[in-house]
Amino acid sequence: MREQLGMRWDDFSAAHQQPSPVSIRLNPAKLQRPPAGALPVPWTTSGYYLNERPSFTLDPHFHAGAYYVQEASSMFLEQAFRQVVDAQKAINVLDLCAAPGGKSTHLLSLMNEQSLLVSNEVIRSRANVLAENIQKWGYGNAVVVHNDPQDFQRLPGFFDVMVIDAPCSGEGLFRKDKHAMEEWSPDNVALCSKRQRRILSDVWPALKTGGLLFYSTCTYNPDENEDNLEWLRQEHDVEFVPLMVNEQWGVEAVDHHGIPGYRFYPHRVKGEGFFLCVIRKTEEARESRVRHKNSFTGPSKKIIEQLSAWVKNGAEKTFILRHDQVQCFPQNKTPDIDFLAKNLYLITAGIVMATVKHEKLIPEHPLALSIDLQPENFLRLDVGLPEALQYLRKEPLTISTEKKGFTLIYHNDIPLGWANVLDNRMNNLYPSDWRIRKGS
Ligand SMILES: C[S@@+](CC[C@H](N)C(=O)[O-])C[C@H]1O[C@@H](n2cnc3c(N)ncnc32)[C@H](O)[C@@H]1O
Repeated sequence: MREQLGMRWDDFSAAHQQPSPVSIRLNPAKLQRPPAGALPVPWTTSGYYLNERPSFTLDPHFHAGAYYVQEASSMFLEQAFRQVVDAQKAINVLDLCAAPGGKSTHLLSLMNEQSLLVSNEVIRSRANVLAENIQKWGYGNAVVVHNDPQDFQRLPGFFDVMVIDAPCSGEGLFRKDKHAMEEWSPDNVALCSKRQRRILSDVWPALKTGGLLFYSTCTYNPDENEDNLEWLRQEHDVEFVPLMVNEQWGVEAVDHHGIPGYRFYPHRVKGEGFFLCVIRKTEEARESRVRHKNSFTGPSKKIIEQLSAWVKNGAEKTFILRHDQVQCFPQNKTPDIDFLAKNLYLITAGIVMATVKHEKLIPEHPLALSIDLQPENFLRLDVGLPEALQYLRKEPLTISTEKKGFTLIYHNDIPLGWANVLDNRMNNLYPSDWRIRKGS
């Protein structure tokens, strides 16, 4: 590191004595106004630095997917996406190493709604956290899968864009995460680099000819960055895509034998260490034959009619029945999702809307958080902060309300979830697994 930075080592080292900046990225579909005094993250349209670290756990809007707490440098993905992806086309995007969901939620805010995000995580427990964060973000054009990178070879040429935010040695996180420093060793760097090459070659066939790969890490050493891309250039026909960066951002644009990489150092930017490079696949690739099929089991006509009214543009959605639950996603992507379901391990597809019990519909939590929800079809109850926290802790609710039935609980104009108002009590339907634990 000292060698790589030369005279800038002292500045780099001094930056590690400073606290890490705290930053969030808003979900513009739910919240447009940043907190008072927050300053924008310059390479984004929705990222903001906070003056201090609040208790996110005690903010109901955090649980409602109104924003995501994300390290600022990694939000640079937005520049890559905006500068090189055709915003008009309906595309398939893969986020291969996606948990806990920072890049995936960001991609959903950047993609058009005709496009589809496939968000993958290889570690099961992390895939569940990913699914939770995607559901909180509220977009219906996302599928969460749990697969090994090599499984994507069953989908040749399926993706227009792939994001590989690779597992790495984490040198860029030393300031934020002491654990990353303890784990570091030259052997681990070598191991990470080897694993990254395996991931790249496993997933490469799934990228279309002309498709774009965004490769990123949160580490500085060239073994896990430029050297891997140099290796990719030797193995495949690729072209590297330069980005425009504003000099004032402090991002270092480095050209390594014709490979343009973007490096973030904590002494130059307000953020942690990060590396990103954009690659275009130029070699001829086989393409998946996606048939115009929908082999999912659908719910009854009556249920579809009822559920179509619960979401915006219900007529443009496909409703499917999986494990007694109805899920819905955009109709234009049905053949693609059908194809994914046949080839990958699907955790969720689109919005989980309701559970069907004896032909009755019980609305599910992800529907309450969906940006497609038609709220005027449901009862609404606005609550203050103490009641909102009581709700999010899944404690019994003692608020009195006259109208009976499934009711959306709101805090400061954003839905938090469902309650069922009965004759003499109100059932708190907040998901047990997601509740704020006692003491937090
Ligand atoms: C840097 S983190 C991803 C962070 C995520 N993109 C975000 O922005 O929130 C890397 C991810 O890769 C996953 N991973 C670990 N080993 C992997 C492997 N062999 N293949 C694919 N993914 C792997 C980890 O579980 C982890 O979730």
